[in-house]
Amino acid sequence: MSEDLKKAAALAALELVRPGMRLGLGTGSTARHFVDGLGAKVAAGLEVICVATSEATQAQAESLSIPMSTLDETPELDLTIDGADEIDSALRLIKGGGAALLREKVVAAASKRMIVIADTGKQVETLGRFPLPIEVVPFGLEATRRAVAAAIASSGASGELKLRKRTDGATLLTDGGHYILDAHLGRIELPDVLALALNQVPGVVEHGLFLGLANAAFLAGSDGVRVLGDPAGERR
Ligand SMILES: O=C[C@H](O)[C@H](O)[C@H](O)COP(=O)(O)O
Repeated sequence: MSEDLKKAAALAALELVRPGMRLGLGTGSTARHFVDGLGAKVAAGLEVICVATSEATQAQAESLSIPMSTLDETPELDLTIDGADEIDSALRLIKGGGAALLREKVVAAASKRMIVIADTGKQVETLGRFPLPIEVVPFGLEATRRAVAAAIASSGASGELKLRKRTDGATLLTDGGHYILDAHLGRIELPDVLALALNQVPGVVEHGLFLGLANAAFLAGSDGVRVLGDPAGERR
């Protein structure tokens, strides 16, 4: 996805921001454009308070002097803007390509609204082409890997589980100090069933299926930004 499309989606979402809002700031190359745009608005006098979904976004926001908080100080947010790795027509997502899924899900769940920003290439008919990130604790990795494989099989899916590595070959550690198993499933026919099965595995901290969390998506393509869902609708 070109930087222009990422930026177009991010700027469309920026229009939803109102003075006084409590915002969740997503992670990744698309969310980065949103944070840049927000920084410009803050510099121009916009007052908001934000919670970041990763150390990387926290650092970016601080560098732009965006007022930051935590979910301990600000446990309820008005709006979270975040990218996604895949999105289907029911606004179900795969997230975690940047390893931030755990904090992203906690922040999204604490928000009245979650808006996804992406290019149209992220939209799929069936989730699963993008490997599903599953965050696990390092303790008991092999036992957890086997239990995860069994959970995946029980949902009717199948595919290889790969422990995520950094570019230097070391095992990747998330901001929370956990590992990520990437599940190469190809197709996830029953995301709800798989999510439930993964949630029951001891050792699994979180997975990248975001179900019932996104209210809308701004999808940028060569012909402009298309809106999926209702950006004004609240989950609760
Ligand atoms: O862990 C990372 C996040 O879920 C990202 O929001 C997701 O990977 C999309 O990132 P990008 O905008 O760079 O494609």
